[in-house]
Amino acid sequence: MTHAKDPRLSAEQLTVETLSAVDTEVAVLGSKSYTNRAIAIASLAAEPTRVQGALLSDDTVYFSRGVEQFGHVTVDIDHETNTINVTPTGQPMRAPEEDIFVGGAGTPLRFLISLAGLAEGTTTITGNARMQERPMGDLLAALGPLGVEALAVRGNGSPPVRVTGGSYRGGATRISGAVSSQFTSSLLISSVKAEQDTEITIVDDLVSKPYVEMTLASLAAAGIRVERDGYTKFTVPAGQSFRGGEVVVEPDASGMSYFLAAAAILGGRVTIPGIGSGSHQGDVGLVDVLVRMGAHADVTDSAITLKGGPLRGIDVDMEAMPDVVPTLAIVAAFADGPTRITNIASLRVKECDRIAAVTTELRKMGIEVDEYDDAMTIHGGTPHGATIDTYDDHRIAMTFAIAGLRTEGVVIKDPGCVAKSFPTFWQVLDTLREAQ
Ligand SMILES: O=C(O)C1=C[C@@H](OP(=O)(O)O)[C@@H](O)[C@H](O)C1
Ligand SMILES: C=C(OP(=O)(O)O)C(=O)O
Repeated sequence: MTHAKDPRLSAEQLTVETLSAVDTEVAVLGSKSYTNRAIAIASLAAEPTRVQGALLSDDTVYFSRGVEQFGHVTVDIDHETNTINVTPTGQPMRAPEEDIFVGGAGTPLRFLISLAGLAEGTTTITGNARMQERPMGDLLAALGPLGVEALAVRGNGSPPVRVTGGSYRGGATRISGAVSSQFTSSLLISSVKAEQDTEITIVDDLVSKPYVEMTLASLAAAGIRVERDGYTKFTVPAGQSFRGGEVVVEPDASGMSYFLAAAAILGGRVTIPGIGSGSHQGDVGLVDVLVRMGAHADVTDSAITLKGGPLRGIDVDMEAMPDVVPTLAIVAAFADGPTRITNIASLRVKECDRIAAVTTELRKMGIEVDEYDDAMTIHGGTPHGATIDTYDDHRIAMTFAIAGLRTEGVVIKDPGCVAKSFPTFWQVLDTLREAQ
């Protein structure tokens, strides 16, 4: 599925051309996570919602089509204006006869599992081959005590999953925080429509905490109150109504990371307008990490500017920002000394095993990497060109494209996989070249 008329999205491979220092402003597409939250929340509102600045990409289009299959809303996507309009049809939520297919969209699949708990009947949700390996078991188990029967069809905790809804009672449940924060976010959103109050106890330390903050911020913006005890217990009072209306999505911090990395390794400066110090997106934290490595930053409430400088390796815990670990790894490959990236076990269950992928591909470029179960150490040096396998993983493609701006001979296989979260990535990368 592609949305932009960029022939590179269907190319077998693409050679990245090198650049010298950059000095430009880059317009990044809307946040994937906020767009997904807006779609889920809008689908439960009694009034229409207009989501502006939305990310229109494979993931958000799959999610929109998936939500529509319940029959209670229509979701119109306007590619000209980057707007998603969600309108109630007046019909109740009903399990669709056809399976819901979401490709490789993890967050949408996890959100749809709990949403299906609100739909009368049995919904089957599935995705592509990698999606059928990604973990859902904790979420399926947590729905049981709330009155929703949810199971993995093959009994392996992964999609396809079958959810029998219509009796989302609420009450008390427990969920592990160790594998994915998306389980907690999913429960928080759908439990608003449970018959009774829902108390969600998080067992094990919660990973990717900023994403739960984003969920709570999106819920609050829709008029929903959630009580909390840190990251250990959330109570969602029943009987609340989601507000519709206008939602404005800020630029995507993970998408931004590639252009900050470009400034860090090429020198010069890149400014990203529309996102700043007030953002709840955890991936904005990469700015501080790059500053610790030697870059300079100017963060206001409406823009982020990153300026390159001599880079040195650091030790950094990246549990709160898993999606920008590949980006950081690339910057580390050009830094002086080792960079130890810790607490990143969740990377092994993303679109690919990202610890293994980054290790393998950086080694191809002549960079020494020590790989651990939940960490990696990148020994900075002078990477050389290589043909990069991207494992159908948008972040591996975008990350190594940035290395190719500095290193001759970087060839990215399957450049179209960026369409998962950033279908205009190659066009936006062109704007760096045009600005030289
Ligand atoms: O809730 C979200 O929007 C997301 C949560 C994160 O997943 P985990 O909580 O599984 O780390 C992140 O990797 C993903 O891209 C988006
Ligand atoms: C992990 C990601 O997405 P998801 O879990 O939503 O598939 C990502 O976009 O990097």
